[in-house]
Amino acid sequence: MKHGIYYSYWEHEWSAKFGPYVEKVAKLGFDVIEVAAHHINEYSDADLAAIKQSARDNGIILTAGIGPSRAKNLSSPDSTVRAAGKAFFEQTLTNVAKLDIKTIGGALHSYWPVDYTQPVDKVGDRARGVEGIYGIADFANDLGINLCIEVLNRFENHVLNTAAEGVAFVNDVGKSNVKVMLDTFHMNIEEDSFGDAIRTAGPLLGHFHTGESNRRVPGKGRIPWHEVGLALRKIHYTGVVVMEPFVKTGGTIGSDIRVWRDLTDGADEAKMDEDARNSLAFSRFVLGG
Ligand SMILES: O=C(CO)[C@@H](O)[C@H](O)[C@H](O)CO
Ligand SMILES: [Mn+2]
Repeated sequence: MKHGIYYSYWEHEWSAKFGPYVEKVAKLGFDVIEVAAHHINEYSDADLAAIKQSARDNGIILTAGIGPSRAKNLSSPDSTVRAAGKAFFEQTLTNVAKLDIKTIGGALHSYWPVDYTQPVDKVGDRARGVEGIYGIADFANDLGINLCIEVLNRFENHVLNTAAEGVAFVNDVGKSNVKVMLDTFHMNIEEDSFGDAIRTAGPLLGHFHTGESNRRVPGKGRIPWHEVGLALRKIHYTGVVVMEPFVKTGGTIGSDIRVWRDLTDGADEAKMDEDARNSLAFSRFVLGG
């Protein structure tokens, strides 16, 4: 098991440059950095080559996260939007592959966060989502990339809220590089049991996010980490565990994640780093790896 952190822990915008964080997370002892793919198409080939080299030099593996915008929604009822989504993903995956990234996770099958002022068509969105993911799966596979479909809580997305729904979706897609992704923050809201949810995903679990119930770093709250660790061991999970803490207010990240109070306890960057380092030690101890 490898351990990583989403660089957005330190940032306010998904568009923030992720290159400088490769060295930082290596120094903190992580194996992996997760970067936001939302704006990767704005990076030049030279930028991407430099980041790839920095990852090699620092012994860091990259993974990618994305919350597709409404205009790039693979499950939209509007065929023009679905086509735009497909084109966006093909360009994004092509650039993601330039960083040797093998895993991209998030609400790839939909958009994020969902606008609930509009009527919800779960059945239709799910069916179009299966088709949309099926339609980009081989393209991703040819680049060696797994598409990890994140199960989110009801307030952020309606298509997949439980591990069981995630498994059924992935089975309907039926492509070996399309996997289920779970996140302890969302599981805490939706699942009856953390252990059962992880065991339900079993061999289909392709990526795993961790965070407390208020998205502080793992170890600061009341997620049953021992149960989570036992279940990950039980299914012989050998993938990446990426902590995804969101503790800062402000910017698009603060607003998308609904961070309306400072959860850093006034931490400066050095204290933020120390919290990440301590949480990594906690995660390795309790989850393994
Ligand atoms: O858990 C979440 C959101 O609550 C994330 O994984 C998100 O979908 C993605 O990271 C956006 O970049
Ligand atoms: Mn997540």
